[in-house]
Amino acid sequence: MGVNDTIFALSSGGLPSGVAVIRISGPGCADALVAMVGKIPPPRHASLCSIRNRNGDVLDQGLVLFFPNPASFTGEDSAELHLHGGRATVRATLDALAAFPGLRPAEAGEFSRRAFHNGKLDLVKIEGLADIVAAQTEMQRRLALEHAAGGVSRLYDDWTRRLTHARAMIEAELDFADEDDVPGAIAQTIREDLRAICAELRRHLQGARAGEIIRDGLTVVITGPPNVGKSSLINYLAGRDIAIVTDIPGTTRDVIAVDLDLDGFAVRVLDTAGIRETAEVVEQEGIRRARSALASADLILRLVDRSEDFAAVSAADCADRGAPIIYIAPKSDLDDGSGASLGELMPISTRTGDGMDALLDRIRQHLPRLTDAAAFAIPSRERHNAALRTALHAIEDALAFDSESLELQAESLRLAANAVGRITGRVDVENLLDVIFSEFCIGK
Ligand SMILES: Nc1nc2c(c(=O)[nH]1)N(C=O)[C@@H](CNc1ccc(C(=O)N[C@@H](CCC(=O)O)C(=O)O)cc1)CN2
Ligand SMILES: Nc1nc2c(ncn2[C@@H]2O[C@H](COP(=O)(O)OP(=O)(O)OP(=O)(O)O)[C@@H](O)[C@H]2O)c(=O)[nH]1
Ligand SMILES: [Mg+2]
Repeated sequence: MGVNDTIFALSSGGLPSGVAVIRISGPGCADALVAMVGKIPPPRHASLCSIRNRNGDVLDQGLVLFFPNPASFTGEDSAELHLHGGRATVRATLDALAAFPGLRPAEAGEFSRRAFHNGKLDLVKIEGLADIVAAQTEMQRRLALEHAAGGVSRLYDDWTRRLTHARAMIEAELDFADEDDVPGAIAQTIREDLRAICAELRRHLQGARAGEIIRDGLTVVITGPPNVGKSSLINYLAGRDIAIVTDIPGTTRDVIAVDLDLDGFAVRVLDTAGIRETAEVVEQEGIRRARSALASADLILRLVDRSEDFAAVSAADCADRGAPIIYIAPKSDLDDGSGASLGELMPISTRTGDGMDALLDRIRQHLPRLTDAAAFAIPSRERHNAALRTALHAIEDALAFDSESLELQAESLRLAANAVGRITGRVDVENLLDVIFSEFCIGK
């Protein structure tokens, strides 16, 4: 799709709404404004205007804004039409825009793509922006904002800059080893900074798990034998009757999901089929799905029936070494006090609510603890983690080469800087020359 096209879209979401915002971006913006509102409103000021189609019919009275390039979200000439949010009003205005030559509806993410191409936003900020729009919980919002606002890009840009600088120093030593202008004893300070970067990268990567749990949510899977009370538990946690509960073993077959907000964290709870030997084909498929849900769990709630041998159950789970497991003794309201010791089993009752606060507290222990705003400067995507690990290993390689192997060191540092540069989408190797020339007076 041509970047010379002028694109437009309804940016404000579902209709009807109080106000609807149509965004326009591209070189045809100003002409479209002149045709539709009779003028180009003063830059970045909301002007109340009559908005007309090409026949001169008034479609709506709305607030119109013009953002001349480059000072706009996309970096191009942009405009906004703030209309009344009725379906027909918006439709008529979109139709009027489509009738201009060179104007077409925007594709998904196309405004942000243009912002990236015009150097307004790097990839991490763009991803953060997408996460802001998708954020459902307070922690997702904070994580997304930290990325969109540039807190994380600053870190990555700083590492890229330092890696490029280190490489420039080594290349300079290679190329100009016999000239007096280039300091010879740079190796030690470079090595120190590379070690510092490694430590910073490792610390940053330690936040990857928290970032993943915040963005994707903590997946909690309820499991146990048939009829033990799994569906009753998900209904209790959801606060509604989402899963069918009967006293017939083998009731649940499909995996049923509920999204909870626990202290601002997204927690996805899955109810699954009770696991047992069965010849019934539908139930077998349910059990297969239950097992695959278990494989994706971050945390397992294992409901233990009083007929089960707990020692054998936990021994089998230990051998599994999957996600952490909370063992639960359900239906505590039926306990007459004569039962065996519960040991590490948590008693709960979905009838009386007994033990539920304690269970939620146990689940909370598996959520990340983030104390201040800076704690949200953590990786949020596997794409970032993979690149950061690549960079870390490349720097470790560079440090492992002896001082004779300057070419190999430089090459490892080039790989490291490229890996970090790819996260933000600005791998700028051209910088290298600038750094050399600014640090040393070569060609004086
Ligand atoms: N009406 C409206 N509200 C909105 C947006 C929008 O596009 N329109 N945004 C859309 O995401 C967010 C705000 N983000 C924006 C980011 C940059 C610029 C902008 O004009 N940037 C120029 C000038 C900066 C300045 O004057 O300080 C620039 O970067 O050059 C505008 C909105 C949220 N609210
Ligand atoms: N007294 C008591 N009965 C409960 C409690 N929780 C569940 N039950 C009963 O136990 C029976 C089975 O409950 P479900 O929640 O359907 O059990 P399940 O583990 O989902 O069973 P399957 O889907 O067949 O694997 C139902 O009759 C529930 O009413 C509880 O806390 N106390
Ligand atoms: Mg069930």
